[in-house]
Amino acid sequence: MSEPVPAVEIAPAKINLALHVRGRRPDGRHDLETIFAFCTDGDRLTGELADDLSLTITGPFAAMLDDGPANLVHRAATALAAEARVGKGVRLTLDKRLPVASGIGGGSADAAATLRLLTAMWNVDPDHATRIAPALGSDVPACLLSMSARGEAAGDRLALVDPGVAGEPVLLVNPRRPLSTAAVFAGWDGVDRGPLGEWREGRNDLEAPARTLVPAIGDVLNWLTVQPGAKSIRMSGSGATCFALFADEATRDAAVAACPADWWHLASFLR
Ligand SMILES: C[C@@](CO)(OP(=O)(O)O)[C@H](O)COP(=O)(O)OP(=O)(O)OC[C@H]1O[C@@H](n2ccc(N)nc2=O)[C@H](O)[C@@H]1O
Ligand SMILES: Nc1ncnc2c1ncn2[C@@H]1O[C@H](COP(=O)(O)OP(=O)(O)O)[C@@H](O)[C@H]1O
Repeated sequence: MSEPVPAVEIAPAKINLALHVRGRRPDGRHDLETIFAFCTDGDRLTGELADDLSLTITGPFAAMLDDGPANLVHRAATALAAEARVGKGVRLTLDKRLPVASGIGGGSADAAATLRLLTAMWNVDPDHATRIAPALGSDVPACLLSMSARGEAAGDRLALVDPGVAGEPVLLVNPRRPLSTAAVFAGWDGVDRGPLGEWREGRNDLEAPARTLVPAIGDVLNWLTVQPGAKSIRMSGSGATCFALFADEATRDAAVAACPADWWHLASFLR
């Protein structure tokens, strides 16, 4: 008898094509207007049915994460089991390829991938995942869809949109400096700079507070700006990852070849 093939789910890297902070909310979070887009690459989650729930983390960023109950993969699996009243377990392996605390939704993408994987493996109603996603993190509902969307409220009120970037080559670059999302929001100056219309004319209002905490973000943005063919250059989320879209793969790959060795990068495509 052959071994059962493990189920696999990709946790696509998220970028915010634009992110406007509109104000502080009574719950301590902030009202946003953002356009989410997703890459074709990300972390990789595999699962095999088992009696109990377990998590093993592998990959280049495994050492930065605890594999205990605080991990968002664990929390998502436990929450879904409770919500759907599932008695089964699962042996999960997370291949952690995205840097941690980097503005590309790694933990949120992992939580969302866990919900998708276990909804299929445990054969439960997908509405359970939709219901529990917001409590796992403001970005988890968007990551559950992993399709381009406009996000409002805390980022969790979603409407599917087409920002016109599907299939475009993208380069993500991070100066290998983790950045706390809460610390970046806390550094926002409280000035509402206006609504988000067309994302190309928009901005990322978290760039200024993030750059105060990690000045190397400025170096990454300056470097992306001078790469031939780079367009739509911006920081994602609360940073420190920045991105550029490229007209074609050849110019994107030329930038990859020129990327400083001490920075992390991911060459991908937008979904
Ligand atoms: C900034 C964004 C933009 O997409 O992305 P990342 O930088 O995390 O990738 C998100 O809003 C992050 O969403 P997520 O990472 O799920 O945040 P959460 O776990 O819900 O919140 C972490 C902390 O960030 C702050 N926070 C988050 C969302 C929000 N709308 N307002 C906030 O002020 C709060 O201090 C909160 O305690
Ligand atoms: N599976 C996970 N992947 C990444 N971070 C996780 C995970 N589980 C818990 N965390 C915690 O969530 C925090 C935010 O990480 P992450 O989601 O990668 O940030 P961001 O949303 O800025 O990209 C980190 O401090 C990390 O300790």
